[in-house]
Amino acid sequence: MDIVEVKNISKSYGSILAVSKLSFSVKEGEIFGLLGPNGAGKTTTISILSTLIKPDEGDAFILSHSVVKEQGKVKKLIGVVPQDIALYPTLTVYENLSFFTDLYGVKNKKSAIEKVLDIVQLKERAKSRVDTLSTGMKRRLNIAVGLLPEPKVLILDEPTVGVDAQTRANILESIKELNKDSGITVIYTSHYMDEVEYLCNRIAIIDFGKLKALGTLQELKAIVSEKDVIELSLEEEVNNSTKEKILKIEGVKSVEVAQKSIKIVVNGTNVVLPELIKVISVTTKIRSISIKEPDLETVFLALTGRALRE
Ligand SMILES: Nc1ncnc2c1ncn2[C@@H]1O[C@H](COP(=O)(O)OP(=O)(O)OP(=O)(O)O)[C@@H](O)[C@H]1O
Repeated sequence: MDIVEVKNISKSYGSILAVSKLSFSVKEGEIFGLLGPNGAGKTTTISILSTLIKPDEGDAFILSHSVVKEQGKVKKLIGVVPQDIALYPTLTVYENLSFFTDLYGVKNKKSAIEKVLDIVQLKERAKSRVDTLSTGMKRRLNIAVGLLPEPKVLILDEPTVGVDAQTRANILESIKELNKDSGITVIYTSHYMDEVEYLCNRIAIIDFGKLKALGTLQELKAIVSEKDVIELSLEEEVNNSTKEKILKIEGVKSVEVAQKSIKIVVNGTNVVLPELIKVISVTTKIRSISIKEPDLETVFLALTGRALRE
């Protein structure tokens, strides 16, 4: 069953079209990834889903309730974990949760707080002031706040931004466990491919507010199954005219230049490589060449012509 249906939503901020005719649906119980670079429109999309802002056109439905017309009903069905940590630093963990249980009108306050503390493994820190917690703990507490009203859909906006690798792994694990144990539907936004690869049952790739592709990891990889990524490390950065020449080589699908390295999505490495070396050697020396199997980044590169990074 589709628990979330997004139908043709658009949203502009002045002249910036943040979301453009976006449609997708999320199945009950799945972890659904919204993947896109900074500014792709992820936060705008989930702000619409969580009734914080209204779309200029289109509508979205949570368990068939319109986010435009039935805000009250929608709010009871969703939990939102914002990108920024939204906690009171001078209050303790418990006091923060207590504040939000009152705000959300959560019944059985004590057991609700204990339950979420258990899920995010912060029971031992219940009496600690928030400003004494590590960033990872704050992020987990942020998730706990989102879980307090026992939502049917938990929406997480880049919950691992600015945390170290271990904390990140920990947060991802908590989300996976939560989904497995409670069957809660999760919408997870990120610009990290490895996170959505690890977590999500299905992934929507968005760029400049538009849906570029949607499917399981296997389905998305199938889009580029015939392709390879050639990565070159160079002595010097190449200029735009060299980039244009590379794009004209037969079999080259997209080129991404980042300082002294180039990533090129190609059809038929054997045919492209000699010509590629010829074109680049005119400008600079090649330090190394590697050829990668397609992954989610290849999909993104092939669809948008840009690498998926901050
Ligand atoms: N309140 C606003 N006023 C003006 N422009 C905005 C506002 N909010 C977002 N935008 C613009 O809309 C576009 C989409 O932004 P959005 O925050 O939805 O993207 P995002 O994918 O969530 O990016 P990030 O990963 O950086 O959070 C961007 O160009 C952004 O600058």
